[in-house]
Amino acid sequence: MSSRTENWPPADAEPVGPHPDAPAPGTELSEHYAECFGCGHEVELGLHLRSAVADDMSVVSTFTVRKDHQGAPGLAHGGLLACAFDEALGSTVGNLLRTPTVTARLETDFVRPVPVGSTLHIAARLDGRSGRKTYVSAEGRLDADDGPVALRARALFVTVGVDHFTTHGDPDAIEKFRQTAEAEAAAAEQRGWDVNP
Ligand SMILES: CCCCC/C=C\C/C=C\C/C=C\C/C=C\CCCC(=O)SCCNC(=O)CCNC(=O)[C@H](O)C(C)(C)COP(=O)(O)OP(=O)(O)OC[C@H]1O[C@@H](n2cnc3c(N)ncnc32)[C@H](O)[C@@H]1OP(=O)(O)O
Repeated sequence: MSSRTENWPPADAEPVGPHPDAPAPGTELSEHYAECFGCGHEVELGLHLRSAVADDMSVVSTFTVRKDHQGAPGLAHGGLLACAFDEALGSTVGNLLRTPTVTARLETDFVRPVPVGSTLHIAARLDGRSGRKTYVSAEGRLDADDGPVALRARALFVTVGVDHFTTHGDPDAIEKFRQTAEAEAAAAEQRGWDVNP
């Protein structure tokens, strides 16, 4: 996975489709954690990504670049753009496969500059799975779903047990995450689907 010329997904990956309980096309996905830098509403300077499931079961996320996200004057910082893709790709794997997962590898191609004020439209799809490894990729287009491509990214996510978070994370933060997940589960049930994997 170190080069664009390498096969993607790797030969041992099998095609993967959404979990039977995955959210249906058209579903707007909630933030997965209020304090998440990528999607959480409590992080004032965060990216505030919003995601929804498209008709073809890709996940489309939007990220509007603000002044707080600059690297070069007037342009988005590359690391923050990679962060937006991490979030969009992780949301795709977590929501479509209904599994706790973490980024093991993230590769980003920066194709064109992303100005402050523009909105990236990131379309992500599952590419394959091999055991705990899920391969996923995305394209980010400027200001519209069919705008010019500004970035491409692909990533390997590895499914983990809940113990990954309880062992390495902060107990208070995990409790807050659990409460958010419970509230979301209740809301999702009302919308007609269940978030429990
Ligand atoms: C709490 C309950 C949650 C319930 C959730 C349910 C639904 C969720 C719904 C929605 C979620 C929505 C959104 C999520 C959004 C954003 C997410 C942001 C994600 C992040 O921002 S997350 C932070 C950054 N992330 C890390 O903090 C990971 C640090 N890391 C580790 O914790 C370990 O490193 C780990 C766990 C990755 C692996 O460790 P491990 O010991 O479990 O397994 P191991 O090492 O054996 O790897 C297994 C196989 O992956 C291959 N492999 C591993 N790494 C590789 C690499 N780099 N390149 C190529 N291959 C690699 C190995 O080669 C082997 O392959 P093979 O099986 O073929 O041998």
